[in-house]
Amino acid sequence: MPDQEVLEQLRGGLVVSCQADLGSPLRDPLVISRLALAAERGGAVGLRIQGFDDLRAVKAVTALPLIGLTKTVRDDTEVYITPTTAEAVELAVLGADIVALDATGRPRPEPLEQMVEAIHQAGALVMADISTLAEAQAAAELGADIVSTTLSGYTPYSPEPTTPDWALMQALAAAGLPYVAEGRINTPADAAQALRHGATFVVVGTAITRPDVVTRWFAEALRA
Ligand SMILES: CC(=O)N[C@H](C=O)[C@@H](O)[C@H](O)[C@H](O)COP(=O)(O)O
Repeated sequence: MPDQEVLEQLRGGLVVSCQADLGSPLRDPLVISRLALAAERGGAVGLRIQGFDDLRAVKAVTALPLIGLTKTVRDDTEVYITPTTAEAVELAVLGADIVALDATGRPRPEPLEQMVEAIHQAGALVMADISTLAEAQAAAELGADIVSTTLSGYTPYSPEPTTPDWALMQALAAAGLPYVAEGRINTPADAAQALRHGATFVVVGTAITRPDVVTRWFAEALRA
């Protein structure tokens, strides 16, 4: 079983997700590594990084703890965050301290239990990206080291809020499940609120590293 120490390093802090979507002008490992350094300079205690090339590039410039994932769109499943064991193990081999994967209840290409075991054997911890309390409980039972509210609003059966999913955070805290607050945390006040709700740490992506999306928030406000 890998050391849980990295969770202590992240406790109470901000993890910045540095990802560029398909078509984004920022989709370049060098650019992502610079975003990561900017996040570190601003006080991030960890980084969430998508894809092998970006992970390699970021690992080369920082010693911060890294959460690795892949986003792989497949024909046979809706699950796209690190859908297979091979991808998960490669992320660990490339230096991800924590591997994030889809742990929703949707049909998946490979059993979650098998993936958790393989990631642990490869020396990394498992972050289970979930959308409901039941999914969080199932992932914890299968050995996930931490769950994250990442996929709330992104499964057909979870609410589609425009805010962070405070209700899910409250339910996780009440169930005594250690969790990460992630998804639509778009202001410093929301991030602080998430910690007050009991989150172990907070992940912010879009509001910090997707300037195209943030620009759209402003541009649309001017047109409203
Ligand atoms: C649903 C999904 O695929 N989420 C992804 C997971 O890695 C990322 O696109 C998000 O940016 C990340 O979860 C952080 O959330 P936000 O960008 O809202 O701060």
